[in-house]
Amino acid sequence: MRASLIQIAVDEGESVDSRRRRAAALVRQQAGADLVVLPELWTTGAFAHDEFARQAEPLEGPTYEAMAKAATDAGVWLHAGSIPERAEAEGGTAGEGALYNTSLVFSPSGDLVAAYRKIHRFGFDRGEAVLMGAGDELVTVRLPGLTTVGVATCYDLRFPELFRGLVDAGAETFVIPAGWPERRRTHWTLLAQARAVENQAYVLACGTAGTHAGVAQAGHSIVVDPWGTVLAEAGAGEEVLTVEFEPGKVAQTREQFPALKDRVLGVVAPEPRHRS
Ligand SMILES: NC(=O)CCC(=O)C(=O)O
Repeated sequence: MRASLIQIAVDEGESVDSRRRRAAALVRQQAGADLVVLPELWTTGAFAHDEFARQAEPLEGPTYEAMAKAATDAGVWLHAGSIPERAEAEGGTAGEGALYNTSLVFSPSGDLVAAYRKIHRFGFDRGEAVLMGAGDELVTVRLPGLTTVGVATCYDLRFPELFRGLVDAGAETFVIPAGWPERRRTHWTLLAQARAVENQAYVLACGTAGTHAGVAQAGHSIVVDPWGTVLAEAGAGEEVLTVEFEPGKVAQTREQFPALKDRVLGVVAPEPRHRS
């Protein structure tokens, strides 16, 4: 299976329309790949909080249109990264008009096969954490003859229970668009490897390059195999990271080193003991 991760640069000097056209052209150039991945919130930048509401779009808005066409033209499965979605009707935890950080996945014929609203919002009591609603559904996508993808977004990478849920739902390959800052790059690499090793799954994590809202992005998109080996890693700048991998290695690893079968579920903490 061949995947191309488009680590696009998000810089303030470029308009959203221009970046959307560039992203579509980059997707088209990946014809021949099986799966193409774009990063988190690449229209605005993950830290451009003031832009979220301004650039928010309905699920089937301009980014959807451009990406559906690009997937069709290239004939690839496309994880188009995420958009600031403005909910049109009721849905999610925050209701109509709310914003979500929503990932879109298209088939090679341009059909939207999955939308994932990011569950863990970053910022503690600021930024995305207060501006966007939280998703509440795990999403997996079967790519027939290739692999089953489990979808997560950026900060989700810090929450291993989400990935276990995706494994239970059949995921073999995690696809993680991100807008991860340079100053926590060591966490990014470590967490990508940890999620791969503990779940015996491939990790395809696609970040952004450039600097927006004063936050230098890490880049360093990374592909890790189910044994934790880094198959490919990008540099800091805009780059397309292309990698060939063997999806069958997931079942093989889980069979040869069956640690997932040793999970003990339902362990609870004991009541605290009080001495009188
Ligand atoms: N966009 C994000 O979710 C950023 C996450 C991050 O910076 C971190 O987990 O560290």
